[in-house]
Amino acid sequence: MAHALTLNAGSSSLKFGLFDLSAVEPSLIASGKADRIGGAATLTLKNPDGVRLIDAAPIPTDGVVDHQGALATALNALNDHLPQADIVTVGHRIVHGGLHYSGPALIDAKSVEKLAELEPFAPLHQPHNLAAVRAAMQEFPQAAQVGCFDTAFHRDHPFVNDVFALPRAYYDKGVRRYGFHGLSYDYIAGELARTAPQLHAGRVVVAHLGNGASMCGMKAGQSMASSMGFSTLDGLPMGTRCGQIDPGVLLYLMQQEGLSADGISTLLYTQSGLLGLSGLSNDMRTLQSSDSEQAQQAIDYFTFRARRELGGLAAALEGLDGVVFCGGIGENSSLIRDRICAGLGWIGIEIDAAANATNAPVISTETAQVKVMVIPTNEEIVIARACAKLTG
Ligand SMILES: Nc1ncnc2c1ncn2[C@@H]1O[C@H](COP(=O)(O)OP(=O)(O)O)[C@@H](O)[C@H]1O
Ligand SMILES: CC(=O)OP(=O)(O)O
Ligand SMILES: [Mg+2]
Repeated sequence: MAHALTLNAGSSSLKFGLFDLSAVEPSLIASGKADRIGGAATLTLKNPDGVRLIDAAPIPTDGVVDHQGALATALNALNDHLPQADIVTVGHRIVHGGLHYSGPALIDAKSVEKLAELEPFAPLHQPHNLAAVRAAMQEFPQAAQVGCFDTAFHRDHPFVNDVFALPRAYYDKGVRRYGFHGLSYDYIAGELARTAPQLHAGRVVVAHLGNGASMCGMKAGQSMASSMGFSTLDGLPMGTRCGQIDPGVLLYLMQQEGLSADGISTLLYTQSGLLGLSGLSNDMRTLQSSDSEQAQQAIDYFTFRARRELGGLAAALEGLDGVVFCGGIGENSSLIRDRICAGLGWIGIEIDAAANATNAPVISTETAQVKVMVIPTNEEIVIARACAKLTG
């Protein structure tokens, strides 16, 4: 029986899934997550019903667990629990596909070398994504490696959302708004088509709110505009990333504060966002349960910018039929959804408090003009489907 292994390496986590490829739609056999890589890392492995085969077990190490170590532990766990697995394909979430990729593709050592040139534009992800590809090539030399790119979903968005107002030569060199979280948006578009076809055909803003956060304006399931741009920094404030910022601030940091490019990169990617504003944590759960004023201000800023972005995207779509929340915050935090939606009555958004409190699939009132939904995203199944399509 042929299996696909899916790998989704984030900044501090590694999500993985094992799928059976024998039917048209891949079916999940086991999924897992290595959490808090770089710190006290743990591993969880679940069967398709959510039963935990391994429950947040500490990953043993002499020092700090890195992505390589996490992957080795994940593979050992899979081997212990599912020794019969026959992995013929390994599918990878690769955050940046640059200009070249507008869909999933088979990749080899040469493609990995080209994709490594994009590491400076997604430093929290791309190096880990590619490290996972290299490790998988070693571990499964006979398996096909499939790259699934976060940027691909947005490649056909309109020129006005692809360009910066810089001299043309930069656009030609690839200085463009790429947009990210494309595997998640692809999944949500598919779920809308399946469960709410009328909404799918209309104008929808999807808010992927996790440790990384972005919004995408879709028309008929196609990306028209997104809040993330050239790098994974733009748009909404995130766990540790600043989101939209006046470029004049960067000039000031360089010219007056004497920060180097590396210093600015560290500041904007790892010390800003919710962490920078709260001085406490990048984790929304921690902020929500804190009574520190700075933590509350970080939440205020997050929800204010999200509401502003939502209004902007509605204008870009020339109207709004639906909103979908997904990602760790979008799927689980009724408070944040409520705070974002409050004050959006003028655009037709009206939240049903009881439905919102239980993370129900539809959280808008029956009479609201705009349908607001919560759809748990699933980047792994999108990767598995690409594996099936390219190698099945
Ligand atoms: N019940 C919850 N309430 C508020 N925030 C939550 C809840 N569950 C998860 N989160 C937040 O979701 C974020 C992580 O989202 P996730 O999509 O898993 O991250 P990543 O972008 O790393 O894939 C964290 O800020 C976490 O605090
Ligand atoms: C692109 C991005 O920010 O991804 P994540 O949400 O996984 O950090
Ligand atoms: Mg994520």
